[in-house]
Amino acid sequence: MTPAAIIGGGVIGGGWAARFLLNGWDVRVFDPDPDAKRKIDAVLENARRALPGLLDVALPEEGGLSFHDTIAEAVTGAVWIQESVPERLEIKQQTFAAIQAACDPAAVIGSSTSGFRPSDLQQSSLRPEQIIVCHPFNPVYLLPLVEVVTTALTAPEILEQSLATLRGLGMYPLHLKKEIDAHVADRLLEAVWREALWLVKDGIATTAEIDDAIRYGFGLRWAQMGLFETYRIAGGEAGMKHFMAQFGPALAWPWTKLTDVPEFTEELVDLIAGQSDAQSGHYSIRDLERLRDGNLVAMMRALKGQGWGAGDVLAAQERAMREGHALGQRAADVTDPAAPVLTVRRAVPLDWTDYNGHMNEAKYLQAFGDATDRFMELIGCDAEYIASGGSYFTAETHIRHLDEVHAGTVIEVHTRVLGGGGKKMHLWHEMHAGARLLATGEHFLLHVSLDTRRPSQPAPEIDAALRRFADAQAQLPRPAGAGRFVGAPRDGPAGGGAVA
Ligand SMILES: NC(=O)C1=CN([C@@H]2O[C@H](COP(=O)(O)OP(=O)(O)OC[C@H]3O[C@@H](n4cnc5c(N)ncnc54)[C@H](O)[C@@H]3O)[C@@H](O)[C@H]2O)C=CC1
Ligand SMILES: C[N+](C)(C)CC(=O)CC(=O)[O-]
Repeated sequence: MTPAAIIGGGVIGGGWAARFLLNGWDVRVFDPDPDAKRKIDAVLENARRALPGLLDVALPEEGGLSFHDTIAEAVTGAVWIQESVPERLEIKQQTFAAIQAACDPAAVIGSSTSGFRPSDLQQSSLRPEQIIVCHPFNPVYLLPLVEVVTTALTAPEILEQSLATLRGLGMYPLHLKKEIDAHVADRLLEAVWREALWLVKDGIATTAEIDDAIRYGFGLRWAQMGLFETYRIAGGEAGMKHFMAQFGPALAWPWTKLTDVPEFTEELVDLIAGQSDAQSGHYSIRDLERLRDGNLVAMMRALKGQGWGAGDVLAAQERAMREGHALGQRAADVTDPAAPVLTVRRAVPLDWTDYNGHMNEAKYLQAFGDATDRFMELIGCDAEYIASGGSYFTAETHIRHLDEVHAGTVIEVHTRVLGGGGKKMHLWHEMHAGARLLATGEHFLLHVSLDTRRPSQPAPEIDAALRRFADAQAQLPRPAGAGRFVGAPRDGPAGGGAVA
């Protein structure tokens, strides 16, 4: 597998390690802290719980993680080197010198720096053209944004390679062509952070009240539209110009202190830390991370359904992962129509589990519904065909729940055609986790006209594709459980006894 080197394995280096590993890269870490392995393992545990279920396609097999005693050993053979050492320019420059003494000159060296300009990092380096800023956001394994900042010295192939690699990791590289201290996103974050420190210091609001002001209101707006698009809507039908005319004068009013920064005294630190302890001290950091991850996964998956913002990045990653995979095939590509067809291969996401700590019963139907959608697409009943007015409606479903499954487990659904042709399609889905049979789903569907909402004949090519599978699979033994109904044995004279 392709190797990446992570230099500095703290909060951010650990997040990068997880992002690379879970996307199938081998990861080689250098960090002088003897506790680094334990910390990275803890981040990885949470990443494994959250990231795979973000997508509706299973990620590649996880890469291998190794720890190395020197930078030279870690970077040898790596095609991507991510520096995530403390935010001190001299430490970063010394680190680049050690990296460049041993690494491949064609490798990308990305720096996670929150604030240094790439020209600061490139200064006095052996090959400045190789070093760029790749500033991620915590948690790196979930959030797609990476600010990529380059200089005139940056080699075009390094930039090109970095953008392609980051996209391949399911990230959204925002290439900033002009360098500035703290890039773009941290400038915005810093402005809000400074204002918030004043509000606490002046006793206007507590840390908890400020967090509520963000998360119950504009934080949700920002998550899916950002600032300007949101304010455009706030201008009503008259739009952005009206919004600016209405709120423009406020810029001259004392609504913020911004550059007037409160003195960073021990008293201010104690005040903030004390309020923050009262607000969240009853959770461990790992508990908070899991709560955060669950929220992010649910929001980003909702956005994926809308094909919007951060969700669009996930949708693009899924499309790319399906290309050249059985899950992206068309019927004509299938060489053995007698074999059950792989229609779902995905991890169970966090938001599919329930109060019993396992995948909720409704999600079994969701997975089988997805399998049916995929099979329809395979035989040609795709978005274009549906837009032309034909589709299938499900008329009857029978699910047998045979075994439980937990968040993060990869499940596969294989689909058989028990009968098909004309208006009718009779499908049999089997859901497995490895060798374990979790559930079966038997579904009867009718082809319909979306104009009349009545059963209708499918297009001849769909009929032919369906019959090809039905005829080839008619030779297979009938699956155990097909045609079953809920037949519980009854006890007692009135037939109302306990279910066995
Ligand atoms: N924490 C955050 O929210 C974010 C931080 N960043 C940036 O990421 C970088 C790292 O920050 P964090 O991970 O937060 O810091 P951290 O303190 O959690 O991790 C730094 C790691 O670097 C290791 N280290 C120290 N000296 C080293 C050396 N000479 N060679 C290799 N490793 C060394 C430490 O042992 C530690 O594990 C900084 O540049 C920071 O600005 C970027 C985005 C967000
Ligand atoms: C606080 N910070 C400047 C280190 C924040 C970042 O750089 C990005 C983030 O994840 O918020």
